[in-house]
Amino acid sequence: MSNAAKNWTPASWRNLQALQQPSYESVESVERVRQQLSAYPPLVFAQEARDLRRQLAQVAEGKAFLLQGGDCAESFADFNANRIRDTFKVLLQMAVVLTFAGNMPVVKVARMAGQYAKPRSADTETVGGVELPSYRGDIINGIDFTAAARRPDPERMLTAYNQSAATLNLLRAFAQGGLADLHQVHGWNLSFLENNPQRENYAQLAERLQDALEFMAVCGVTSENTPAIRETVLYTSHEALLLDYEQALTRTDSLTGKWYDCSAHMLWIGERTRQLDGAHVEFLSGVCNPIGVKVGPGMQPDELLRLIDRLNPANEAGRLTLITRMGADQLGDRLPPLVQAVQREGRKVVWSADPMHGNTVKASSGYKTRDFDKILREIREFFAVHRAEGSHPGGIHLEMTGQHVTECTGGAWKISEEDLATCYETQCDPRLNADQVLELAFRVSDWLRSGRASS
Ligand SMILES: O=C[C@H](O)[C@H](O)COP(=O)(O)O
Ligand SMILES: C=C(OP(=O)(O)O)C(=O)O
Ligand SMILES: [Mn+2]
Repeated sequence: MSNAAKNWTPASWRNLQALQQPSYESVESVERVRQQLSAYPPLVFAQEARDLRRQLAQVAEGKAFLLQGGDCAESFADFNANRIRDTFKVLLQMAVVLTFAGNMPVVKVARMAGQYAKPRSADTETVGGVELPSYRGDIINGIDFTAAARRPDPERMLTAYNQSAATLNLLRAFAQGGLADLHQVHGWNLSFLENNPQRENYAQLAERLQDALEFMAVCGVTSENTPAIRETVLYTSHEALLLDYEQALTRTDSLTGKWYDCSAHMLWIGERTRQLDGAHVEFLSGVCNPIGVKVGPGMQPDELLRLIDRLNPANEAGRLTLITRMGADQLGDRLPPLVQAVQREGRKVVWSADPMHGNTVKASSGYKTRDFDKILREIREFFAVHRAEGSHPGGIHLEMTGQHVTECTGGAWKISEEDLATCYETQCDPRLNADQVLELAFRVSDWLRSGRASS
């Protein structure tokens, strides 16, 4: 499972150009924070990252489906148990729908417990004639539009570490402590889904699940004797953008002697930092976690193959997930040549669809938004292309929340551009709300099950 070139070290990225990094005022304070973080315990255990790799290998082979989702950017200010619980629940509800209705095991990966660094299109933001550095995520600077808040502060890396640790702790407790017991799904339906337009669909599915559980209980398979019914595993992930932080959390695994970035189970490289000769590709090429790379509409087949070979030279299934984010209008043209090249060259990858980042628009009110129908259309076309090419549409990657926000237009509640102001809370990009993601899960499960993408 080694991916590292001979001269790779956790610091070798420093010899290359690292885009989207903050300009800290004091090099000494960054170094001090880095030293401190390097001495802290890892957030995840390498063996867990290997387990996820094995499960992603099943996805690459067409035997499972990847569900990855969470906030665009986690927030220091909105850090509380209810938010973590609600995102956890909605991810699990989606997973139940996809597993049961889609008839496919679902690998669950949260964009949580570390998703704090944001790449930005512009370095500065101007409001009322005042120009300040852009907000780059809470691990780097503050969201308030003041010069003090926007100054990059390395101490924020310590807060991000602590908040990630607390979030992960609660996620593990929810996953193993009973909240994820399949018998609970019925209860969630009653309280959490009040007013949800998918309530009826979900209630029917929960009834069928209940029947299945009762049948299994009669056969002697219960929560008490079967962890698979009582517990779940939710892995964590984030964009490996802030390399000082990622380097500090990179450790050798005592069991295998290999390097792992222990800030999360899975890390990905963003669309803006995936240059073949860049620092981010160098850094992630050497850690043994499962990794992802975003693939935008400008990616060429040759470039993709070179990137795959750089990041997964041993061509191991489960190591690399290609997260396409082309936009609903472009995917039908851009994706087929990439899938054909990967198929022709026999590269083993997971293909996942991010239907969010290629479909962002600015509403007349100024809010960034994304339309539910366009999001669905990108996923539907993603399925159609993969089916046509004989390749597995392996997963979806969503910006979503368990809160009832109004950030993306459309869905069963028909959120309009005028409604966006009602509850627009995101730190960066617009997220699907709890109702919208559940509706989406039902649609995707139909496509998964039918093997067709015609509706
Ligand atoms: O989450 C992704 C990026 O950080 C985000 O889409 C960038 O948004 P911007 O174009 O407003 O900078
Ligand atoms: C920055 C992101 O996406 P991309 O790199 O695809 O723009 C993201 O996933 O938040
Ligand atoms: Mn985003």
